[in-house]
Amino acid sequence: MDRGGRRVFAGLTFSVSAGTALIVTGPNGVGKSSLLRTLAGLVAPAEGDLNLEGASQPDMAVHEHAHYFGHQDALKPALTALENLTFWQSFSAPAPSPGFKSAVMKPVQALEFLGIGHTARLPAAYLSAGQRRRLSLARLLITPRPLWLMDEPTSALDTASEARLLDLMNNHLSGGGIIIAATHSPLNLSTIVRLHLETAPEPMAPLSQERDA
Ligand SMILES: Nc1ncnc2c1ncn2[C@@H]1O[C@H](COP(=O)(O)OP(=O)(O)OP(=O)(O)O)[C@@H](O)[C@H]1O
Repeated sequence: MDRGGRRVFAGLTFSVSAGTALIVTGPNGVGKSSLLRTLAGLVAPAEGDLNLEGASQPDMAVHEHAHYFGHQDALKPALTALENLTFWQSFSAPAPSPGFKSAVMKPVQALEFLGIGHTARLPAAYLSAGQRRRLSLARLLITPRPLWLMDEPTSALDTASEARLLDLMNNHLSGGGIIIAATHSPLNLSTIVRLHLETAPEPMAPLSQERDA
């Protein structure tokens, strides 16, 4: 994986099973966000392959089976909260997978579920940071996709919203979904494997993967 012409990491191999969250940790700048952005199809890998085994539509790229919940909220500020979600619903095609079950919500339901139903008619620009974060999160609930790529998913959320997010993440796992999350904070999820990226002298970073009991 290269950023700005520099090799950030190399030789990275990992796999994640259905119903499992891969928690990516490591110091600032080691490449956690870059890894997620690569999986999300936003950055091309310098070399290597990404595969999603068992997908019902294997011709679709990994990122087409994924939702990316990154640092930026991916909202159009002039559109209302509801218009943003309606846009995302038409923009992101469902990616059904055998063994993956997801309770899909309508945009209004997703807003209500995340406690921001009252913002439906407000331009996204008027929402607070935490409300925007929840609106961005609502995108994951309106289109079923088995892979959730989440970069510091709890940032800007209050305690209640964080608890709801963890419930959502655990529901996604129990429905056979997969989560790959970069975080500096512990996440109370049901089934976790860990990938720790370590800073190393140029040109590459070593890595380790271990499973929680
Ligand atoms: N668009 C870019 N152009 C050039 N270099 C970049 C770009 N994006 C990231 N980098 C570099 O890639 C490296 C990895 O950055 P990345 O954001 O993936 O790290 P991180 O592990 O997520 O860090 P943090 O914990 O601070 O969020 C850093 O050295 C960063 O400066």
